[in-house]
Amino acid sequence: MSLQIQMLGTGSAFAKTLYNTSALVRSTNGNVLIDCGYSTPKSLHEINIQPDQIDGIIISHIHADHVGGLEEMAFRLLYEFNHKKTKLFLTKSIASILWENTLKGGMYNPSDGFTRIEDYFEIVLIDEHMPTEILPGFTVEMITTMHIPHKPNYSLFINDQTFYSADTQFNAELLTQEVVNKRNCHTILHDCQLSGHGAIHATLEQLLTLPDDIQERIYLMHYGDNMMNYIGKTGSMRFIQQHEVLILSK
Ligand SMILES: Nc1ccn([C@@H]2O[C@@H]3COP(=O)(O)O[C@H]3[C@H]2O)c(=O)n1
Ligand SMILES: [Zn+2]
Ligand SMILES: [Zn+2]
Repeated sequence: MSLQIQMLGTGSAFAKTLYNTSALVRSTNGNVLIDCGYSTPKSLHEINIQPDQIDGIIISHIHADHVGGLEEMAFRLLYEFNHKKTKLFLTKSIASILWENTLKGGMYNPSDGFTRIEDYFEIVLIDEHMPTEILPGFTVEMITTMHIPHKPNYSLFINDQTFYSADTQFNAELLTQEVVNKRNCHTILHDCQLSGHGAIHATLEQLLTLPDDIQERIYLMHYGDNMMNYIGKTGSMRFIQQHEVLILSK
């Protein structure tokens, strides 16, 4: 079974010319989103994918550039697609805050009987650090990574071959020991803050300290509008572009 990942956006939270960093995992067995930021529905529209063609959505953390499109997805599935419920793959930590802290404000509607996240989505809880089959041939392991202290945040292993960092602080030991030495992931999609000190994201400067054989596996995402100024300055790493497709398995 072939598995592809298509970047729906590659922008940082404040990018104005790039969609939010999110991805569409495409296979013959279905389509699954990794994150759904506020500009993700527009990006999906541009590639002619309708909400009812999305079989599930995995959420890494609850910043708006990763979950801000869920309300639109839910309302369109409800009002335009006959109340089709798509699956929402969440860890318990994310499930306990996503509705109360983020979605409830716009989606709580007791007069029509919509008072819980389950009224809009089919919730599938997944355990941290446990490989979980999302679709036949597409397994995800969500591992805890550090982004904002005291807030749940996850990076993903896809089929134990691809690492998708979501938003994380730089962690050389994780990348070196776990991602490359132990699992030998051939593809690494990593967030990248192009300038500044990088309190909550990996910076380009930090990623450039990795050995060449690791850099060669890295595609940079979650970058700012000024990405063009950094072409040729990313060592053996390269920028992945909006709507670019990577074939993960044939
Ligand atoms: N301590 C923080 C917290 C947030 N931020 C900015 O807010 C954005 C939220 O989405 P993000 O993609 O995680 O990127 C964050 C920073 O740009 C930041 O720069 N420092
Ligand atoms: Zn982000
Ligand atoms: Zn974030």
